[in-house]
Amino acid sequence: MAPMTTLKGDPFDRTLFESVTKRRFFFTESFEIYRVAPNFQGDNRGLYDYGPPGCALQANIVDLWRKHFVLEENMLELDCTVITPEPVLKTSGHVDKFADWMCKDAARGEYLRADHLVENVLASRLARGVNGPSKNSPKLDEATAAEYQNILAKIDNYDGPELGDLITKFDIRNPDGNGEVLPPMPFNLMFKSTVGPSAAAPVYLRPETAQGQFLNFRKLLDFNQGAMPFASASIGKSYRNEISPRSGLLRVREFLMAEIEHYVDPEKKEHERFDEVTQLRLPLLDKGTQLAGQTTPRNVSIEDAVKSGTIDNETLGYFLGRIMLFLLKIGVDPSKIRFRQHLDNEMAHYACDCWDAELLTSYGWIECVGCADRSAYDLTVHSKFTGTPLVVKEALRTGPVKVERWQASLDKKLVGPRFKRDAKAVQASVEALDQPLLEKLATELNTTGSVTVDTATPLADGSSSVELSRDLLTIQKVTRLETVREYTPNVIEPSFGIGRILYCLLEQVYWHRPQDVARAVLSLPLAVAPTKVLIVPISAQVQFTPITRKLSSRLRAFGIANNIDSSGASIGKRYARNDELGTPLGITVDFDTLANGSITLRERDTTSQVRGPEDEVLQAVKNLVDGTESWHQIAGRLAPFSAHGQNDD
Ligand SMILES: Nc1ncnc2c1ncn2[C@@H]1O[C@H](COP(=O)(O)OP(=O)(O)OP(=O)(O)O)[C@@H](O)[C@H]1O
Repeated sequence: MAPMTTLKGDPFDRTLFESVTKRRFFFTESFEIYRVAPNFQGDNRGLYDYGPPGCALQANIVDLWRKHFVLEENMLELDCTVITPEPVLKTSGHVDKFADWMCKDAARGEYLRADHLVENVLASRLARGVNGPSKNSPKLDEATAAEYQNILAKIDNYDGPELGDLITKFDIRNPDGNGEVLPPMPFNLMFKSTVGPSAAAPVYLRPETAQGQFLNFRKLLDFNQGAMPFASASIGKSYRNEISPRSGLLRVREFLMAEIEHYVDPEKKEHERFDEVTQLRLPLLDKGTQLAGQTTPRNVSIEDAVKSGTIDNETLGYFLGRIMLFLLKIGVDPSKIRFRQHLDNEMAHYACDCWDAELLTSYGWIECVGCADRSAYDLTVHSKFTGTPLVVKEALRTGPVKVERWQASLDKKLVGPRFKRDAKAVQASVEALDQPLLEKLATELNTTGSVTVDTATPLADGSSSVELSRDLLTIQKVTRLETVREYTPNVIEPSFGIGRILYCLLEQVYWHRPQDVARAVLSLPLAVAPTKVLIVPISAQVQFTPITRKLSSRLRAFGIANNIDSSGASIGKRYARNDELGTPLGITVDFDTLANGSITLRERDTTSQVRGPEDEVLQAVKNLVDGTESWHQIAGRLAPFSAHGQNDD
C-alpha cells in the first residue's frame, strides 16, 4: 500500500499530526492523570475524552448526519437505553456470537486480536522484504510474498481455527518480544453487569444501537400509520470490550454510533429515490476482486453495480450512494474512500450482502461505516422469543386470494393438565413454528407419532424442548381466503462510527505550510469546522472591544460559531493557532476600521485576504457558510488586502 500523504502530497507524519490534536485538545486519553499516578492499577486503554474543538467537530458531524439522513428522509429517530437485559442479546445472537478471536502471549500475559496479529506480522514482513522478525531473517521469496498478499486481501474471511493454522504455518509471533502465542480463543466483546441490589438479572451495555430500534418496530410502524418502507435512526453510545484497543480513536471501548434501520418489503427492494444516485460512481472493492488477491477498487456507477448484481439490491445501492455523499459533505478526501464488500465468512450468516465504507489513514484502510442487508433475521428472532408479531400486514390490492397453509393446533383440554405452568410456553412455541418447519413436522408426526419442538424460554425442569404426540398436536394443511398479506420486513442497516470518521477526517485534512512543519493546518470544511470565524483586533487596546463584540454578536445572529482572540500574541500567531483548530475564516479589525468601518477577511488555506465594509464582509461570510458563494467569487468582488502586520508572518 502506498504511504499516506497529506493534502499537499507530503508524506504524512503521525507524530506531528498527533502533537497538533493534543496541543489543540481535540481529544485526550481519559483518566490520564490517574494513569501517570504512582501505583495506578486500572486500565484506561480505549477510553478517550473529547476537548472543546473535538466536541464541536463531533456535534457538527452529528448535526450534518441528522440533516443528511434523518431529516432528508423523514426517518423516525429513537433514543433507546444502553443497559440491555441478557435475554434480548441472547436472542439476537450477541451473547453466543459477538466475539473476536484472541491469542495470548503466555510469557508476557498479553492478549492480541488474532486477525490483527496475522495481518500486522505479514504486512510488516512484506514491507521489509524479509521472512521473520529481524532484518537478519531470510529474504522473502516471490512465491511466499504472493501467498502473504493473497492472505491479506481476504484476512477478514478466516475463522479462529484457520487463523491458528496460519499462525503455526508462518511461525507468527507477538511482534512485541517475539514470543510464541497460544491458539486463538473466542472472546465475547460485551461488557456484562447486573441490575438491582439482588444482582440477579444479568444485563449488558449495548454493543450497537440496533436492537433497541428493532424492539420498537411495532410502535414505529403504528406511528408511521402502517406505511412501508420506512426507517428508524438512533445516535448514541455503544460499548465493546475490545481485546487490544490501539490506534487512538479508531479502536475504543466506548464510542458514538449513528445507525439507521431501513425496513423494506423483501419482495420490493427497489428504492423510490434510487434515480438520484444511479449515476454516482463508487470505488468498489467487491468479493471477487478480494478473493483474487487484489486490493484496487473499480469505479462503478451505482446503476451498473446493482444491474450486474455486484450490489444486491436498489435500496442497498441507494444507501451506499448516500453514505458516499455524506462523507464528501463533511470533507473526506474522495481519493481516500473505498467500499469493500464483505467476504462470505466475514458476513453474519443471516446477512445477504454487506459493504464497509473504508477511509485511508496512516493506519491503512479503516472501516468507518458498515452497510448490511440483515434480511428478516432480527425481527424474526425477537418475535419468536417474545410471541409479539413484528410483521407488516398489507391489504391485498387484488382482492382475496386462496392460500394453502400448514396449521398446527394443540388440544387445549389436554395441554393445560399435562404441562401445567409450562402450558403457555408450549403454546407459544407451537404458534411460532414457521411454514417450512411445520411441513417437516407434519411428515414426522405422521410417520413417528410424535415430534420435538424447541421452546423459546426454558421450561420448569430447565429443558428447552418438548415432545408432543399426536393426541396433543395436529398439523394439517388448510385452505384459507386471505385478504391481507403478512410479511416480516427485511432490514438494510447503515451503521456509522462517529469517532472513527472524525479521526480519519482529521488525518485527511491535516497538512503544514511549505517548508515549515511547525505551521500546521486542518482544512476542515466550513460545514463541520468547530469555529467558523476568528475575530482578531489588531491590538489589545480597549477601543476595539465594542467593535469585536458587535461583530461576534452579528455573526451569532446568523447562527455562525465564532471566537474573539484579543490576546497579546501577534496576528500571525493568532492565525496560526486557529489554522491548527481548523477555523476557516478570520476577520481582522484594525485602525482603519475605527476610521471607516472596513474590516478584512482571511481564508485559512490560501491565507489570502480581502477588505470591505462590515456589512459586505459579514454577508460574504454568511454566503460562504451557506455555500451560496465560493472564496474565489468573494475574492473577485471584494478588494484584495495586504498590509504589513496583518499577514501571516
Ligand atoms: N471499537 C470501536 N471503536 C470505534 N468505532 C467502532 C468500534 N467498533 C465498531 N466501530 C464503528 O461502528 C461501525 C459499525 O460497527 P460494526 O459492528 O460494523 O464494526 P466491526 O465490523 O465490528 O468493526 P471492526 O471489524 O473494525 O472491529 C464501524 O464501521 C465503526 O465505525
